[in-house]
Amino acid sequence: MPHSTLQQVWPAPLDVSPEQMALAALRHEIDVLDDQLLALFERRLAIAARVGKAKDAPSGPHVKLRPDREQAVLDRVLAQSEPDNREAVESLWRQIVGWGLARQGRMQVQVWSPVEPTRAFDGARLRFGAAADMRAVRDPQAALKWASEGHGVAVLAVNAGDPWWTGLRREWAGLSVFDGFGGETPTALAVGRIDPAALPSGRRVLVTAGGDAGDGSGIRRRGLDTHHGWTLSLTDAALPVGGAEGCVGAIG
Ligand SMILES: C=C(O[C@@H]1C=C(C(=O)O)C=C[C@H]1O)C(=O)O
Repeated sequence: MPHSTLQQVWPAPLDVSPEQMALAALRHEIDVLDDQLLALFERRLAIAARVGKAKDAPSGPHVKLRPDREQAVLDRVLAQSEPDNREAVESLWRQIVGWGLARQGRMQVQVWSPVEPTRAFDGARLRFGAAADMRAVRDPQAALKWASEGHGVAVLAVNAGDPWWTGLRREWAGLSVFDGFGGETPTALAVGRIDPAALPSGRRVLVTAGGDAGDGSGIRRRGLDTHHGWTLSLTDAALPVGGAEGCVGAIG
């Protein structure tokens, strides 16, 4: 049989080395996968838009973001992924979920981080993805007011010269901390008008009176910042958000 199928696809087979053939075959395989990924991604976007409409029904003045659901989505795919791929999978799924959320309204993020501006900004970008409309702001109090009105979320640095977090127990009781950036000891926290039922599980954020020595409650805490007898800290204790213990949110 003088003519193979390959000859029809690549007209001059004698000039093509086996290496080039192998490369072309691999690239073709990638094109086929891209077609499938695209079709799946577009289907996922359409479903996320429908979830958004379903969520409209009983909603109060909360942002659409559901940190608990995002945590479950991420945990599920990471548990199935190869260990070597986890970093890539996590960052890709953050993008995917960010665009899913954007189908329900583009996420607005205000970032205040005067000491290390790029650090908080980079953390927020990784967390919310390219879909988020992020801007750096100069006034943490104005960002909190804006977030409390449900316009978007604020990412605010701790230990940066403004103890904005003391207000989470008083004037900004409608806001919850729902994420932290900067590793085990976060250097910035994400705050928003999140449905309390949608907060992530895991470490709780506390604002308590009593300074570093603790308030006598016996709860193990890791301090993040102090100001005039108030302490911002993390705990593994499963405290209720908004309860008497001063829990102002959870960061997973
Ligand atoms: C799709 C939803 O809305 C948002 C988008 C998500 C996603 O794309 O997976 C997950 C949680 C929400 O922040 C949802 O609430 O399920």
